[in-house]
Amino acid sequence: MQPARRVAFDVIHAVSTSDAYANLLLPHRLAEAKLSPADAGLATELTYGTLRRRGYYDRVIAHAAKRPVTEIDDAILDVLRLGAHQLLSMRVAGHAAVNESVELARSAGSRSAAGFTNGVLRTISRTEPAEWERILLGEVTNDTDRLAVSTAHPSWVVRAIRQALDLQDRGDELEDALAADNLAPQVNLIALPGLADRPEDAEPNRFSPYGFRNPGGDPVQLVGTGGGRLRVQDEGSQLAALALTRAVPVRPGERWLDLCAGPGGKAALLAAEALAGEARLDANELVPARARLVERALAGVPLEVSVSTADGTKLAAEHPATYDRILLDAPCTGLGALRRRPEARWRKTPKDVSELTRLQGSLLDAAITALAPGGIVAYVTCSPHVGETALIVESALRAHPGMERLDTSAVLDQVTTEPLDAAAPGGAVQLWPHRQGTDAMYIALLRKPAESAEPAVDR
Ligand SMILES: C[S@@+](CC[C@H](N)C(=O)[O-])C[C@H]1O[C@@H](n2cnc3c(N)ncnc32)[C@H](O)[C@@H]1O
Repeated sequence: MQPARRVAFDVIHAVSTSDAYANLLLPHRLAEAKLSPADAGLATELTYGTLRRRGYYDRVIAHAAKRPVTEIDDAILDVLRLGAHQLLSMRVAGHAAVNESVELARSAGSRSAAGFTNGVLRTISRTEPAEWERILLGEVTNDTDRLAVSTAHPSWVVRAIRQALDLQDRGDELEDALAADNLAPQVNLIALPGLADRPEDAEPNRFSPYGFRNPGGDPVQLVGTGGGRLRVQDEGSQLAALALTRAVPVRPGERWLDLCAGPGGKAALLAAEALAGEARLDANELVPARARLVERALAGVPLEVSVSTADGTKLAAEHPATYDRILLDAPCTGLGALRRRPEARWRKTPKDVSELTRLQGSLLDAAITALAPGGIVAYVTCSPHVGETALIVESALRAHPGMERLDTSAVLDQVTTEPLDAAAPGGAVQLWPHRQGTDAMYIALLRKPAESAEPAVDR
């Protein structure tokens, strides 16, 4: 059996059965298997492609197997998904895809499982991919479900993205936004301001003055030679940190807090900016292992940063009216980074949204309490879900009536090399993969009144 298919199957199966994350597990498995670069590329395409379009393949498999996928053994279902991806999206020769899948089924299951796999995949291969799509689309009755099928998203995610785009009057971009989730992002880097320069052959980012791509070279090698000052970072994340540090001029001695800092990408940029402006930075991260990643991320910046491991909802109340700037990069569903986390769309549920929104609301409340008079908080998510973005901010403003919204879009217009054209209601910014090529980050800047005696209103 081709080693690339074996690796892909192992990762896909670990994702379905033990909650593994493909973007973390796959690099380990590729290294263990010592695959050639070509085979590693193939294993990546097989893994990511199968996981992204899993819901679509499940519909096809249910047709071909004439039974719901819930009645198929877990391991055999994963073999079928991997086979369906090769037949429907990669145009691998039918006999190769079927034969290798039968081998996998034999090693993962039994003789009867191999026969079943053979039958189902042969049925799938006898119908053209475009015809399969026509069959599945013939079963749906509304536009949301049509897009859910054609772009391989759960319907609730399609509705969430539609709502977020509608808020920006961009509802007609829904199909483009969903299609962008299915394209692999290019690796993007940052040269920390004041500490490193972009390499000469780098391709500068469109918007971030410190961001670049390294089309010719190996980004991992480049990062290894950069002493912690050249880092992999999405352009949207760079802009989120810069929105906070550039919102108003920095006064020496300001106190800054990164409330949810792990794994530390934005903390490193904040630290470089704090160093340049003679500000002090504290970082906090609930999960100790992730706090250690923050310490590692900060290693390239010659600034002393204390890294704590408190629950951010409590830490902020212990330091009332203390910080001049707070970054709240909140834990979220990650619906704005689906192109990086291929399994995420099928794993997340609307229940996750309601649990996270409670936490996001408490963290923003706490951050506002911890702001010094005149201080600024940047509320950031890598999700465009309105429940995690605009509604959290509105609720915080109702609870803290003195807080003022800043025009985040105008702040970033002073930072970016090209206009972002990303204004969202209430002065916020909503970025999109299909528009800016970044993750779909939401960024809202809020300022506390200069002389605030304002008590928080109970919610
Ligand atoms: C979106 S990530 C932050 C990403 C980070 N700013 C970066 O750029 O690398 C959110 C982080 O919040 C942490 N977190 C979750 N609940 C928290 C809490 N109650 N207090 C502090 N941190 C929390 C998560 O462990 C996660 O590392």
